[in-house]
Amino acid sequence: MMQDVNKPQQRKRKPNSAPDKRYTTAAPTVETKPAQRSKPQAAHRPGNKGQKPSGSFGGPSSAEDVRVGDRIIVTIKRIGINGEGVGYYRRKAVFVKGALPDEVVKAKITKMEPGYLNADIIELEKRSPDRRKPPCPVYETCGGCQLQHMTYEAQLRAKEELVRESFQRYAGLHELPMRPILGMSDPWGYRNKAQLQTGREGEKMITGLYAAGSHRLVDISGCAVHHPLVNQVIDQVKAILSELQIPIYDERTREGAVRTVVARVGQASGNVQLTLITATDRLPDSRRLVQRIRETLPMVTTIAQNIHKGKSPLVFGEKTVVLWGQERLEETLGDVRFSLSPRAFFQLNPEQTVKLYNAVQEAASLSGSELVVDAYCGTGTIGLWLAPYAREVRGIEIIPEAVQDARDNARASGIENARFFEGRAEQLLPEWVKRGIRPDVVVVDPPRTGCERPLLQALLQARPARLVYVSCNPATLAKDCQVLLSGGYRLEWVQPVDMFPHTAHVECVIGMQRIDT
Ligand SMILES: C[S@@+](CC[C@H](N)C(=O)[O-])C[C@H]1O[C@@H](n2cnc3c(N)ncnc32)[C@H](O)[C@@H]1O
Repeated sequence: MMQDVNKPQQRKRKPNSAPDKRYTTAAPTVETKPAQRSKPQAAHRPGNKGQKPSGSFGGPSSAEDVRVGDRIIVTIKRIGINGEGVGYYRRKAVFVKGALPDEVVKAKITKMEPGYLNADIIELEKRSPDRRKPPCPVYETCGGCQLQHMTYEAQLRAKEELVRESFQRYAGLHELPMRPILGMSDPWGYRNKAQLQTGREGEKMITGLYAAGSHRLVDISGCAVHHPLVNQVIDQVKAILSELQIPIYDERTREGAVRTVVARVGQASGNVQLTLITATDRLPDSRRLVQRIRETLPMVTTIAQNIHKGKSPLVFGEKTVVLWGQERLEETLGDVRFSLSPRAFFQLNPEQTVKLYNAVQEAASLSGSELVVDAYCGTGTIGLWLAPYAREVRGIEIIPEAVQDARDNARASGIENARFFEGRAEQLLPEWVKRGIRPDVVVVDPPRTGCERPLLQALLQARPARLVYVSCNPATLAKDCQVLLSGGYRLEWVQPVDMFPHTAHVECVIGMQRIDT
């Protein structure tokens, strides 16, 4: 079915011909823009009861009258947060995977929820000029990218629209001070790390990702968004594992050793850190394995084994052993040096990270006299980026290893005015404020769920002159922004950054200023 979508449209309905009786078309009046609907939030809250619709143009009288399996015609209005096309059927949002804005699709309902419908494309009635053949051969099955069927320019427009719409919907801001999204001039080969599960396709060993919503492994050799060196290392390691007949892990029988292959490239050096994650303490034939990798892949500077025996969904286990080479991979962003252990988190798109951090620096507007708090600091990257321009930086991070990495990274770059604290941002910041430690600038970069309420309250109590919010989820960003707007802050600007071209993700930096400073 999905292949049809990329073929040229075969059958067009003439403007005045009789409608296809198998399809139910929503009356044009109910396909209003989200901002005009009386209860727009319902579409985004699957658990909520949507407003009872009032369709009256013949056929079913409301969206409640259709069933799973029914065919409908939907005009797509925009791209949703997961990359699907979003249209409306009798005031109810319809999420159509693979559909693009302005397309008219014949679709079959696959799921009905109180606030929305899911539907699959059967045929394109009207095709978008932004539609293109996805360059990657496994795009339809892999699940890693969601927007390869769209030109890159259209992806950028859709992401800007997603941000604009989120601020309208969740912060009530209709005039958004948004800057044009920062995209990439070459949006391919940007991802510095691949983390692929091992498996078998018949006799052949494969490394890949699970297809979206399933447990079926899709071989993704030659992924177009991975850095070419990462692809080269993964392919060669796969060949060597097969050649030496090193047993790969079988989830069903719980036998075998190698479960995941991780390759990370240092963009500045071209060196690659290779980690084999095993379900066993011993990596069979490791001596010959190391020797063969060294012979064939001179760019590999670390060969490590990480042991993950349990069933936990986390990719890495607790213990890592370096089998050969350097303990850490050296990486540089701007003037800041990073020294990354195999488990350390690091941004996946270094080129765009520099643009993101430059936007953070601009929003922070530092003169050298400020105390900056980097809440949710991870391995300290943002704090270290800002430290040369501040009096002092204090980072807060919940994961102890990341805090250690942040301290090591500060040392590696010779930065002495940055300190990193282990703890919950929503606990530590209020404690500091009580003790009279008042930041001038606070940067928050929380997980997708946004900031915890107590942290937002602590920010309003601490009253820093400037707030910088970095977010990978425009919806939670806009909701938190509204709390800050009503607590005495002004939104200066919103800067979207395309950190992950061809996926539905969009990162944003917003700069906020206290009104009374
Ligand atoms: C989106 S990452 C940001 C990392 C970092 N700013 C960077 O650019 O690499 C969010 C970080 O917040 C941490 N985190 C999650 N909840 C936290 C909390 N309540 N307090 C402090 N850190 C938290 C996570 O472990 C993660 O490292």
